[in-house]
Amino acid sequence: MEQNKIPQATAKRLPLYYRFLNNLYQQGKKRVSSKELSEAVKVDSATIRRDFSYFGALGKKGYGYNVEYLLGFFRSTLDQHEITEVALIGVGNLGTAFLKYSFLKNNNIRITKAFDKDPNKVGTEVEGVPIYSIDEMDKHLGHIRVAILAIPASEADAVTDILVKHGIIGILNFTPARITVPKHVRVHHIDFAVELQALVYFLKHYPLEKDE
Ligand SMILES: NC(=O)c1ccc[n+]([C@@H]2O[C@H](COP(=O)([O-])OP(=O)(O)OC[C@H]3O[C@@H](n4cnc5c(N)ncnc54)[C@H](O)[C@@H]3O)[C@@H](O)[C@H]2O)c1
Repeated sequence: MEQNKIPQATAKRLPLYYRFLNNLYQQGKKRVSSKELSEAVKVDSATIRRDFSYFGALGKKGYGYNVEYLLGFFRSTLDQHEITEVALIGVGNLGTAFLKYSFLKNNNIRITKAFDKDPNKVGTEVEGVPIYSIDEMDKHLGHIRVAILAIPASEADAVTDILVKHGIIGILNFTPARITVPKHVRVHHIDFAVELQALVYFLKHYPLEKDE
């Protein structure tokens, strides 16, 4: 399948669909209607049908979608049949919380190595994940290509350079810094403060109506 033909907005919703279908599958459900799917993932059914249409027609009128088939389909599309290892950079408040959150539950992405510069943390483990020195990335990063950045903003540029030098091509950036990377590196920024501000703005300027 040519993944690059899927619109980015669709690609971003795939993990949502995957998580819900996986739950249904665990509960032994055989099929799901687009209405159920739509209510659960809070995406309107027209969008769901359009998203799914990029992969060929997967549902049948009056039957809905076959959960097992769809799950298998998304698993291979999202590369869930193989484990993706991720490195965590910065084992502070936020980084420790990530290590304590079980990524294992519903998908195959795992933080397997962490890096920090604090000598008190280097050489220890959190939830079984070893913490290495950022200065020894060449020895320990291995084949990992994705990193989570959870260090102070002031360190973000210098550390990003180190990551890129060691072959990282995907960065989930939790620092408020807008890092500069070469073209082949994809950065996704996550900022709780910005998201909260946006939510409050929307509540004020675009209040939703209550159900009857
Ligand atoms: N995106 C969000 O919504 C959100 C929420 C909370 C915090 N943050 C941001 O996440 C980052 C981490 O926050 P925190 O509260 O966990 O901070 P923290 O001070 O508790 O932890 C930072 C960790 O990074 C390590 N570190 C510092 N410089 C380093 C370097 N050059 N190489 C490797 N490790 C280094 C420190 O030793 C420490 O363990 C900050 O940039 C903060 O602003 C973002």
